[in-house]
Amino acid sequence: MKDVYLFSGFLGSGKTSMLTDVIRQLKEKGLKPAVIMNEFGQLNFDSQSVEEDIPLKEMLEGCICCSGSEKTEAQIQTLLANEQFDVLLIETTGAAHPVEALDAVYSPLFAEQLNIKGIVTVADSKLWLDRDKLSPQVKSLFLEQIRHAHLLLANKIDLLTESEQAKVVFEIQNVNSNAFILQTTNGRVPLHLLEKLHSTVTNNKNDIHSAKIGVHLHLTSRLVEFQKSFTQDQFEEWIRTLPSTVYRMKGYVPIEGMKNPMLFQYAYGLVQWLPEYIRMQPKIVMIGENLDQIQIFGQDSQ
Ligand SMILES: Nc1nc2c(ncn2[C@@H]2O[C@H](COP(=O)(O)OP(=O)(O)OP(=O)(O)O)[C@@H](O)[C@H]2O)c(=O)[nH]1
Repeated sequence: MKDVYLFSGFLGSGKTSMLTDVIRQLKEKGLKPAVIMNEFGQLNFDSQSVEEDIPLKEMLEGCICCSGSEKTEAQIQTLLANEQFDVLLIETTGAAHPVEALDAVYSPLFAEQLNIKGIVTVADSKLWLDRDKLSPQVKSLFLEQIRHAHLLLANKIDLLTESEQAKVVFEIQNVNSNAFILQTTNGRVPLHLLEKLHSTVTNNKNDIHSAKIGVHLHLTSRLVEFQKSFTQDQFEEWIRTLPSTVYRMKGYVPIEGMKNPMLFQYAYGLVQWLPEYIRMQPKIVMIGENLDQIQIFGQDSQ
């Protein structure tokens, strides 16, 4: 049997960071992972963080739950038929309900081959403190992702004071008293904590159907292409003008004086820039609500 872990957590909470670190630990232990990644948006940005020797299936513009559990089923079948691996890691989009995503991996086709260990949810601790600023649907999804986890990571703890850290753990534990909570930075979770999970989910299949929230979020994604370069300051100034309903941005931005577009990440007001050694297309994907009304920096209004 191959162990299967589902990585859940809202947009930008640290799932890909956790995934790359878990892959590293599995490899160190001599285990071979396979990965299924689901991106909400048109850029396969995160898959670039998975090394080439790892079997990878991606689903773009997907939400593992709504765009079809059949697709996930097909991806798992292809992996099982064509690849040698020991552990399957599935990163859901930040817009997926974890239990619906879990439902998608249950199939009589491979029930004998997969040992579904559980849902690991990465919660952005800073977002937790600001959760009342989220729209009701998004807040509800954020809570559901926490509520249904078998293991919880209170991530980005480096951005909080000690008293805030204690408050987050206490409050999150109140939402889900069954899961073990680990305070993390960059989603670093020791492998033995994942391995300790007891495949509890297989016993609760009936709960899974009743737990569906049935609310569909009005999240959209928008692909933005840049024709000219900016300074980092100009770009960040534009970001500060964006409404709080822009939850996530990632991609490559052309910056004056830099040979290649820079790797750019944004989650809840926090910006991260990294130089990129390969010439990537100057494009970012934005994820949020009411994105069509946003004026893109450097582009004339239409
Ligand atoms: N300060 C801080 N930043 C973090 C931490 N973990 C992740 N980040 C940053 O947060 C951003 C999003 O991290 P990802 O790992 O890509 O998050 P994700 O959940 O995979 O994002 P989506 O796939 O868009 O849902 C990146 O810029 C990370 O470098 C952390 O513990 N502390």
